[in-house]
Amino acid sequence: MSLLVLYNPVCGHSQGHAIFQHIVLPRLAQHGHTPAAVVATTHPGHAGEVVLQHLAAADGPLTVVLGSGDGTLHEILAALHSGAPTGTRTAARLLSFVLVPCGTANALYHSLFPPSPDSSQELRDSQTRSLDAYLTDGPRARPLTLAQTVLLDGAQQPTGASIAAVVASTALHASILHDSEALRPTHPGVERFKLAAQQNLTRWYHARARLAVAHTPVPNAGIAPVVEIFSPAARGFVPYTGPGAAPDGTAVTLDGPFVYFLSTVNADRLEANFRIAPCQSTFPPLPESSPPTIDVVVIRPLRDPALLEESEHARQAFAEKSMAILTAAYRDGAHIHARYGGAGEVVEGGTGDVVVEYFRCNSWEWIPDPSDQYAHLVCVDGEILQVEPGGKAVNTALHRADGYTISVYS
Ligand SMILES: Nc1ncnc2c1ncn2[C@@H]1O[C@H](COP(=O)(O)OP(=O)(O)OP(=O)(O)O)[C@@H](O)[C@H]1O
Repeated sequence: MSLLVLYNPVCGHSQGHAIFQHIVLPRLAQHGHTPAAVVATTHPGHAGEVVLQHLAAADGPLTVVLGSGDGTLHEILAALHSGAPTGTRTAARLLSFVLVPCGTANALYHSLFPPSPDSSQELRDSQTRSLDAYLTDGPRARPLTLAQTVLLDGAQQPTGASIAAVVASTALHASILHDSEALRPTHPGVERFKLAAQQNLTRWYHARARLAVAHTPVPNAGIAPVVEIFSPAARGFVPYTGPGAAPDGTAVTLDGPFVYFLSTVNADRLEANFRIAPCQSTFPPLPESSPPTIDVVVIRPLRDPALLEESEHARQAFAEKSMAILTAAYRDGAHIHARYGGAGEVVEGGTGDVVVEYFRCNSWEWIPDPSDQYAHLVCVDGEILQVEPGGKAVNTALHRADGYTISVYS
């Protein structure tokens, strides 16, 4: 097994170099691991180039000790996605990551090692838990689900593609990631996401979404292949039978406008405490033998019984509710229990309609209204893509992509 050490020295609070020199490299040496190379990235895109070079230099599995945030991991996956052809290889090649969180949000690391209220502060702050897992003989690397996004134009021709290990989104989250990049120099921490959220909270996004499951029933999977929704009353997923559901349950059409449309694979949180997709850990997706799934978190303002139609007043009124709902995600994912009271007030409990629609499916499509420029933004692990007017984005969960199985030590 070949070992590469790679870190981004400028992400997050620019601590990568110190962490690797003082902690990671000494620990690897202590355990007798000699990397083929130790590389600090020098420019955007560099991480992907380095991993492609190492994969080309030797066949067989490769382990990368990666000091970065989610964006650098994404760059590597994107490089594989657009990289060299995988030739005649029939078995997927193994690429495993040991994650050392040096970035801003570190969503995947914090999802793998969530801060538990019972754990010590030292454990909560630890940046070496994936490294510890790698250096001990016990746990093996766990395979990641990947989410491929393809952009199609109005003639159904591909105009772009990317791949996520954490998040693919449109609407508010895509706008936040789009705008927060400009705030990076002044706000290197997660507060830049909150600032960008405030800038975008009153916007509604005009689009139609379609969620779907793979049609083929899975032998012995024990579940019917239908789009599911989280039910606070059932305290679990149930088949979605609401407006827009296809008669056989395999697809759901959601009409806008939307405030929020975000999907995750592997991750139940986007920051240490922002647990936006809690079912990823509370009800983990079925193992690798089943079709890979995506969790989709949706907020559609016109489901609010207090709002009859879109207006400036309605957008302002709903912005306060959006803020309250998203803030509840910091309370261990409590937002998925929020419901509407009779006058449209947001309550936890009761029997009203859920405020957040939380779906589980295998793929989604996002078809923006051509007149809404902001609805054309798509975020894939922080990379911002743009749907062409008249086009759409299609996101599909995969167990492996481009001839690689991607794993992380946890
Ligand atoms: N030497 C470098 N100089 C400037 N930018 C770099 C360099 N090396 C890598 N980068 C860029 O840094 C960006 C930020 O890295 P990354 O996304 O991993 O961290 P982050 O944004 O701080 O954390 P997170 O994605 O977890 O919020 C990447 O998009 C990458 O292209």
